[in-house]
Formats: sequence, structure tokens, C-alpha cells
Amino acid sequence: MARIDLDLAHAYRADPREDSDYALLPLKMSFEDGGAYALLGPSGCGKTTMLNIVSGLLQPSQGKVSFDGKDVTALTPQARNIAQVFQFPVIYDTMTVAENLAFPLRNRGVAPDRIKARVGRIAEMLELSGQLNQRAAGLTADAKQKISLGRGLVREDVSAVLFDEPLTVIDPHLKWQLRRKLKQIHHELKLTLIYVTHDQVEALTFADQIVVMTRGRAVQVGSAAALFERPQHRFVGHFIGSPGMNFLPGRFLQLPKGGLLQVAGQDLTPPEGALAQQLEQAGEFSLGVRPEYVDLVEPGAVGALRATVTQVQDVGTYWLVTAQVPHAADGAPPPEGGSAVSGSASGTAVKVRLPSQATPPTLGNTVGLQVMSGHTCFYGRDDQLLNQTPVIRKEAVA
Ligand SMILES: Nc1ncnc2c1ncn2[C@@H]1O[C@H](COP(=O)(O)OP(=O)(O)OP(=O)(O)O)[C@@H](O)[C@H]1O
Repeated sequence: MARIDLDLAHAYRADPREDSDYALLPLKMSFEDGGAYALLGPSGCGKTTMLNIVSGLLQPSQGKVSFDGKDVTALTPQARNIAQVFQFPVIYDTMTVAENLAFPLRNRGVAPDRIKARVGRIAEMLELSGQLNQRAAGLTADAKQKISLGRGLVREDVSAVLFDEPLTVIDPHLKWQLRRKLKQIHHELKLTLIYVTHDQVEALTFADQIVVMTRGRAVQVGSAAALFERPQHRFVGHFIGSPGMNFLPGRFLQLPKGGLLQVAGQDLTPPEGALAQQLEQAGEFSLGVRPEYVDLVEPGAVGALRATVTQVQDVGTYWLVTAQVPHAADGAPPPEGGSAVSGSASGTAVKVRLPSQATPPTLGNTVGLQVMSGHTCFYGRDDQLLNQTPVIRKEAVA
């Protein structure tokens, strides 16, 4: 196993000039020895390009790849000692399951008793023990892909095992089991694993560290909790979570009597400390708050935004409420107790997740949305202004 360092960029076209010419914009990042990583992002963001650069299938157009401090940029996947699992099974149909699993070890001249022990262990982990003597040809697509996973995991001496959307062909129920199994296997085998997916549930279940990518950029590397609580980039807030983070336009004004925080044109109590300074410097910003952390309160409650309920959905395990916060330009916020879906349809739709046992608000009513808490994040153009829990005062705006 190895620590993997990337300091590179990649463009498929010669002579790249602008950001959009790059599949991977200049980046520096490390995969720690023995870590379980997911590369997560929408189609075309550069996940496979990064994986292929790590494996050696692709040479970066700029920069280098190092394994344990040694420059391996010019080395092939074999010389880098990388195992790979692809979307579709890569196995020998004429061999038995045991022979397929043993193949990468036989190729390396591993002793037969060692091969037997390792194949037995991997088969047990993947629940293939009962099929070891069956020919692969007669097996289902699921079982074949499990063999591919096993072949990727069977060697103990690999620098890393790379997975490119390996559960695509797997039946949804088994997919759920296999994700958890892969995590368990990682804990037992302690291999460095890098896993490409566009599915956040898959990434969050499997990986200790998730690399969130968009448009050729790795915008955050962090644990599931860090990506949820402190998205460092608006894209992470939007992409992680169900539904994603709410964003509201804000500005911070320094008045003689103190700082004034305006969100969607409504006055709120400003945060304190370093964040207040950052907001003042930024002037304009976006306030980010997850649907789980918006409190529904009485309209007119101190520090709450007035909004109109425009949708109430029963999602089964929770209520999803959508409330429209009018912007200053739309005129005054809806009157207290107003019952019609009033005013202009413009503004910002804020999603609120309520527990299933809560009583949801009535469609068309005016509500208060408490968006400021220790979970609230603030963003400049895209990046988070300060990566720490904001200190929010409890008292009313002066
Ligand atoms: N061989 C290639 N030649 C030219 N452009 C390519 C090539 N492979 C990928 N690209 C482009 O590079 C960008 C990143 O592609 P990449 O396949 O790495 O993304 P991805 O995140 O893995 O997407 P997907 O999930 O759809 O596989 C895309 O704009 C893609 O069109």
C-alpha cells in the first residue's frame, strides 16, 4: 500500500487556454496509506480522469503522481502495482470462481497454500464461499461482478485498489449490502481504496474521506459529517444532502449603531467574532442553511425570516415544506397571519425538513423561518467565508 500524492492538471486537448479546456484543473491532493476514498461528482466532472491518472492508464498533461514520495508518472499500472475493478465484470468465464480469484495471485507466484487461504478469506467476505467450485459462465451478473471485486481485493501487496462505479450492474438490494460489505472489508484488509461514483449515498456509505468534484476541480475532501456540516464550497452544499442546502442572498452593513445583517432584504441578528469581520469585508454573500436546520417558528418571531408556505410534501419518513421568502425588491414581506399565496412568485424557495410526527404548516400560510444557528454557513462567490461554527447572538436586532 502507498500514500499517493497528486500535483498535476490534465487537458485532453493540446494547448489548453481556459478552465473549460481542462478535464482536471491544477490540483494538489493526497490519498493517505490505507484510507478509503470516494471520488464523487456529476457526470463529466473528471472522476474517471483522476482515477486513470492514479492507475497509470493515463499520463497527466502537466505535473506528477507520486507513490510514497517516488515519482511514478511514467510507470504503467502493472509497475505501479495497482488493482482495478471496472463497471462491468472482467473475469474468465471458463474458470471456476476459485480459479478466477486465485488468478492475480498465481500470476505473482504466490505459494499455493497462501493462495488457498487468501481466496477462502475473500470468498467468505463476499459471500462466494458456496460457489467456489462453480464455473463463472453460469453465474448471474451480480455474482460475476462480486468475483471482479474479489479479484481486485485478493492481493495483499497492491499500492491501491481502484473502483470505477463497480456497482452499476448490481441489483439495487444487493448494491446496498455490497456497499456496507466493502466498508467492512476495508476495515479488515486495510487496503488503500479509491472509489469513483456519482451516487452520494454510495460515497457516504463506503468512504472515510470523500473528494467532491465539479467541473474538473476537487472542491472539498472530507468526511461525510464535514461535507454535511461545513460545506466549503456552494457546490458541496447543493450536491450533498436530500434535498441540498438552501442559499439566500445576504449583505452586511456597518452602521454607526453596529453591524446589520440583511438576508433576502430582511434584518437578522448578525453573527459575532471573526465571521462578522469576514461578512463586513465581503459586503454581499450567500447564507447557506440545510433543510434539517431551518426551524419553523411564528411569523414575526425575533430573528426569523417571513415566508409563505408554497408546498407541503409527505416524503414518508419526514415532511418536506417549501416556503417562499420574498426578496426586498418584491416589496414588503407577507403580512402576519396572511393566508393566501401572496405577492410575486419570485424570491427564494427555502426547503425545511420536519420530522414525520410534526404537524406541518398549512399551504399558503405565512411562517417564520429561523435560519441562523451554529449550523449556518456563509459563502462568498462560491467558497465558504469562514470554516467554523458561527457565534450567533440570541437577542433581537437593535
Ligand atoms: N478520451 C477523452 N478525450 C477527450 N475528452 C475526454 C476524454 N475522456 C473524458 N473526456 C472529457 O473530460 C471531462 C471529464 O471526463 P471524465 O470521464 O473524467 O468525467 P467523469 O466525472 O468520470 O464522468 P462520468 O461519470 O460520466 O464517467 C469531460 O468533459 C469528458 O468529456
